[in-house]
Amino acid sequence: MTTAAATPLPLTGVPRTGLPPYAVVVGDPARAATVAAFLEDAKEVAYRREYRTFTGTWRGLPVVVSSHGVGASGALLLFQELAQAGVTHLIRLGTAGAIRRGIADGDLVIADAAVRDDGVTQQLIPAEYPAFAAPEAVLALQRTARAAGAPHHRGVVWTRAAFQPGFLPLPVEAYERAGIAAIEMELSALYVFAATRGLVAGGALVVDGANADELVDEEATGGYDPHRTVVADGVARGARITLDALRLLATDVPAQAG
Ligand SMILES: O=P(O)(O)O[C@H]1O[C@H](CO)[C@@H](O)[C@H]1O
Ligand SMILES: O=c1cc[nH]c(=O)[nH]1
Repeated sequence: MTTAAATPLPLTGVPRTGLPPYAVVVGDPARAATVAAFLEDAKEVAYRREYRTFTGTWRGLPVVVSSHGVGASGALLLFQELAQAGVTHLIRLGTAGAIRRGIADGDLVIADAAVRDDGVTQQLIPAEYPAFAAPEAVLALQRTARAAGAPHHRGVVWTRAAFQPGFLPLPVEAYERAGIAAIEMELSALYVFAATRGLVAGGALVVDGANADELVDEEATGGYDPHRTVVADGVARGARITLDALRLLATDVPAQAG
């Protein structure tokens, strides 16, 4: 007979307790497997819906790797269950479209903060509340990206619920002029979630093209294609950088959580 304590958490299927405190979270379940392939003793511990979770060890540090799917609303459910199961440090290794000039495909954008256009956190806490990374996570990512010799940039990113525009105007031009680095769909929710619960969060985004808004004209652009070698190489580089950053957080920079 299954005891309540042995029952996995309902949405993601992760064990109720006992996950390592350090997690890499990614959008794509296939990317979770890609990152897990870098670990020693990688083990898939759950796969429900878009949520695929592995545990393993990176250079002596036990870690979790989980996917959260596309969109902040579903991603929050993963963050919630990971935290419930023992995770205190989360770095999102995502993909993003570049907005700021000088950021190339495959480069890493380390996000200091995110514009809260995620479509869900507005229902949780007033819009004036900021979405910011833990400074120690940003510095750890910057340090490991530098050490890896990886092209990287720091900046504010735009987390937007709508992948592509519809019939209403969006403030793309204003954000371009304001120097926003890149656009993606989940990071502001992670930052708000972590900051309001005393957890440590950061984000490293691999650029997979220009903001998808500019790719609406498929005939002119060839469409949106994140499945290129330059992106896969960026993800592989980003995975090591992210895992190394978690290791730094676990060793050099003492945990701030709690
Ligand atoms: O590649 P991931 O991590 O999913 O990140 C980006 O890619 C998806 C859009 O295609 C959104 O989830 C966006 O945030
Ligand atoms: O959310 C995303 C991800 C990649 N490119 C974009 O334009 N948006």
